[in-house]
Amino acid sequence: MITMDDIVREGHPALRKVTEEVPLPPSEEDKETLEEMIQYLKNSQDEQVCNRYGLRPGVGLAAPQINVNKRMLAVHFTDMKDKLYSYGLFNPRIVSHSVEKTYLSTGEGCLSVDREVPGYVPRYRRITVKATDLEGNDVKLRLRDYAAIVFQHEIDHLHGVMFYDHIDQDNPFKEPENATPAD
Ligand SMILES: O=C(O)C[C@@H](Cc1ccccc1)[C@H](O)SCc1ccccc1
Ligand code: NI
Repeated sequence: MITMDDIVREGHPALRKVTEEVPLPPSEEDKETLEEMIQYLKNSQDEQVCNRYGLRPGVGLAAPQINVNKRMLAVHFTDMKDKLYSYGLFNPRIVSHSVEKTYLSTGEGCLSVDREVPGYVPRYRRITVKATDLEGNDVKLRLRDYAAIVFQHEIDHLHGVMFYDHIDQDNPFKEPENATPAD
């Protein structure tokens, strides 16, 4: 079971590495790791389990966050229209995106960052992601608004990028150009 003890924090070199592509079809070990990452998210959203194990709630988790240098991520959340997104993905990549941007007016946090980092994080408002799922199938996801933000946050982790890298240091709450808030 993944707990907070398994999640590396900022300053750990794993968070700044570009991850290695996962050889396909995925090995049993890689599938098991990805399933454990999804389970962490489910556990973190279950109040009893979350409190019992001192978990931080999360909607996404990328392999570098558990010190695994592999290009794989897990998401588990429902968007504002109650659509469930629950995926374990190997080798996800953004194949197209809108010019239009979005951001969360509350800013972003990160399970690997034990501090508040205030500011808007500009993201693409719409993205298309291609990947391989846990069953080894090719998936193509068209995502927008909050779902697009979550996936971009996790895909960033696979390239050694942290959310605060996107914040305008001179004016963190400067309205991003050509952007509409997702919340
Ligand atoms: O650290 C991570 O990668 C997980 C983040 C992902 C995330 C942060 C901000 C915006 C979108 C995705 C955690 O989910 S941060 C905690 C959290 C929990 C519930 C809802 C939003 C953020
Ligand atoms: Ni994060």
